[in-house]
Amino acid sequence: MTDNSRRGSRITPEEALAYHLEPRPGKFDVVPSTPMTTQRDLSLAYSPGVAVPVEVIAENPETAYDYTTKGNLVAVISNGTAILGLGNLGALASKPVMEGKAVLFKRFADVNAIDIELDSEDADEIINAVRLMGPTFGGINLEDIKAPECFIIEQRLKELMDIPVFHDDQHGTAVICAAGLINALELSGKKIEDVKIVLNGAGAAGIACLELVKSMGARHENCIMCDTKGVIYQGRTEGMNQWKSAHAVVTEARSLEDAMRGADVFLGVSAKGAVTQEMVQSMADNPVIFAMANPDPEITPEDAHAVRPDAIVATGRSDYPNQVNNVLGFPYLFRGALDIHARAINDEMKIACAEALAKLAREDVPDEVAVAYGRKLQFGRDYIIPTPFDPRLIHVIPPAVAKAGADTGVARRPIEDMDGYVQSLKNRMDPTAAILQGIHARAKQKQARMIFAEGDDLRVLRAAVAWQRGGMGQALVVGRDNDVKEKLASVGLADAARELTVVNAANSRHLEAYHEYLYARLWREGIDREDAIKMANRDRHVFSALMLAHGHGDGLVTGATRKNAHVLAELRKVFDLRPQDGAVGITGVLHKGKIILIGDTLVHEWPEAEDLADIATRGAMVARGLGLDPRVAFLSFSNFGYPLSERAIKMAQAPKVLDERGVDFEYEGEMTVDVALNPEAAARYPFSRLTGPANVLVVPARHSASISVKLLQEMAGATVIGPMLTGTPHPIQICSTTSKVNDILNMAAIAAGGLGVMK
Ligand SMILES: NC(=O)C1=CN([C@@H]2O[C@H](COP(=O)(O)OP(=O)(O)OC[C@H]3O[C@@H](n4cnc5c(N)ncnc54)[C@H](OP(=O)(O)O)[C@@H]3O)[C@@H](O)[C@H]2O)C=CC1
Ligand SMILES: CC(=O)C(=O)O
Ligand SMILES: [Mg+2]
Repeated sequence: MTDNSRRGSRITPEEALAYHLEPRPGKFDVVPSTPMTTQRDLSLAYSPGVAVPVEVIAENPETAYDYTTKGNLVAVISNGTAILGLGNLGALASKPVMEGKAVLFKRFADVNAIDIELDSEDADEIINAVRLMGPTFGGINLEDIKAPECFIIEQRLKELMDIPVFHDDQHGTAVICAAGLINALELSGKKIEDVKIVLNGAGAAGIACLELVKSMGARHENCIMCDTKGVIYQGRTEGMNQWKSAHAVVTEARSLEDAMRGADVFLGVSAKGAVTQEMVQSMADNPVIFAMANPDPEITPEDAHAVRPDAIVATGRSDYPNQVNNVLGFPYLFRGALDIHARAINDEMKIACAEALAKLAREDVPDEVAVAYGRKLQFGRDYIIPTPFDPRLIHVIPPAVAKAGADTGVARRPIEDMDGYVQSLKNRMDPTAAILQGIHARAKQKQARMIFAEGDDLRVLRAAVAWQRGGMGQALVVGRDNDVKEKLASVGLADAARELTVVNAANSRHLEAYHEYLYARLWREGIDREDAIKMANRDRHVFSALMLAHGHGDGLVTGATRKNAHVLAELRKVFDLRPQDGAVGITGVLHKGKIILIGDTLVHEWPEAEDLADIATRGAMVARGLGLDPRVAFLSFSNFGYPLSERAIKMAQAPKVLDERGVDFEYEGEMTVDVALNPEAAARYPFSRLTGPANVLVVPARHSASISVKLLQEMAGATVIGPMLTGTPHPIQICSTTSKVNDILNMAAIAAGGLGVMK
């Protein structure tokens, strides 16, 4: 578990286990989509109401797609006989991978998926078990079942079932491999019918990849397949089966080493380290190397490039460029197939998927994708295939798949309005993940030295480790050396202590400068030099702020151990963070695919009209920083002057202040929250200047801001980011005492991205 290559990915075994353990064991929950709160709900959802759809479905089975989850539910089924490249570790051990696939289905294509691990290696038993599950699901995704049983199981189930049965390791991999190969060959100036291909790993993935590559034009005699016994040549008897035999060729080559000499393309779906640098060196000019074994490739890109800088290299991993991994395929293939109530996923649908992926990689990459990835993505040797987080995948690939399915007659319900379908796919995905991804990618680009002020708190230390190991920049932890070491060791992160930079008053070379600075700021507030020295030495918030003020860090994150008000008071000793200095707290609330920003959640207790206008301006700035077009609503219990009250008048005055200032974003008020967010309610006020639902809500006072945010969090389970401190001269973010490791990391990323810094 601790081998070097996995250490090289900068993910430790402890982190991987903690990820799976917290906040609850495993990786997903099942959540109801209908209300279940009243007696009436109970009567509708269960007896007697449920009897109605039962009878309707019995009468007309097609309606199961309308009245049950069937149409958007996929089973991810494994027996654990070929878990990634780890081998046969059994059904139970495969569960983390299958849960992972289920989560990927949801995250990337909003497909509900559930993992099912079957404790059997007997093909007939598995076929029977899966067949019997048919009524439950809209599709079956077989996963990590080894060859050759997987071929028999899939073939038989396809014959028996009237829903798509898709072995991901075969066809998912083949589709992505084909997409990548189309583009890699174009870049290396070679034609598929001319190239010499070596494929290592004659199992589920290998056989399917070679079949698809041949169907795209590769010549049988130009393709050599290898397995653990070496080349599969005509006449070989050892370790053979009918699927391997179909690819046996007449050749003198007997080992992978022989086969690789002069080859144009290497496709690896075998095992870690199967390819040596000598083998790569012996390949033809501009070789294409897809080392797709997981979790560790046949050869690392570094090792391949060291001997062949002209190679185009791809792996199955997310931490190198060119991730050729079936995650780019199965979510979108099933999305398209489910949306036409498909009976199968056929070859035409797979090829449509491969071609759409290849084409997407050649298109101009929108800025937000490049920003999200923190590097320029332009079709070329390091970008032959779209990246998994490309938000275009969801509305580009499923329509291609759905169209191919309809054209070839497997659709029970073809898409009639393709433009409408594309639009519905665009709206389907929750932007939360994309927004957080963007924040992190922008932060990574900055490589900030992040000051983590509360190095005595384990959550903060873990966030600092994640910062450093995630390649986000340098983590500067304010704390005591021994304490940091002990705390990290207590959670199996002893190694990490050496990687963090621990800073404190005892080891700082700048202490004198800090003292003078603080004294000069506070001497007219009744603080004498000794007090200032004590504050700087003893209070980690003050010490951290002094570091930041002197440029000894690029950003500061704190507030995980003390109340916001206390932390803000300490930071004010070093920075001007009062309302009149322009500081504002903005909180992001993400829920049901929507994001709204609420302010002021931190600084202004009881804002006047001018302050409210400042809050709106900061909110708009944060919205733009998140890639949103700001639409600000000034909220009240009244709409446009009725009923009148002192607070409502202030909320009505604030837009007038903005009128005078001539700002460049949309704003309107005062209005109630439903008018701000709900287009139907807004329609009663046709004169409103907002062109759509508001995304920045300026509330009358801090208490109403806090109440709204916490209400949304507690009652609706909304994700909350912040409060983000904005309008500050340096990036500072304040978490809360209930923050988890990930929340602290998000706040550090927000600080590093400079989202709240006064421009
Ligand atoms: N990037 C991606 O998207 C995907 C990658 N993969 C990876 O492909 C690999 C194989 O998976 P899968 O096809 O499902 O597994 P299978 O068990 O079905 O097949 C494994 C095949 O690899 C061969 N093999 C194993 N070790 C070596 C070696 N050192 N040299 C040559 N051949 C070897 C086996 O040979 P023999 O027949 O002699 O036993 C067998 O033919 C795994 O590493 C997996 O992670 C799989 C799916 C998707
Ligand atoms: C990616 C995948 O499915 C595998 O490695 O098995
Ligand atoms: Mg797999």
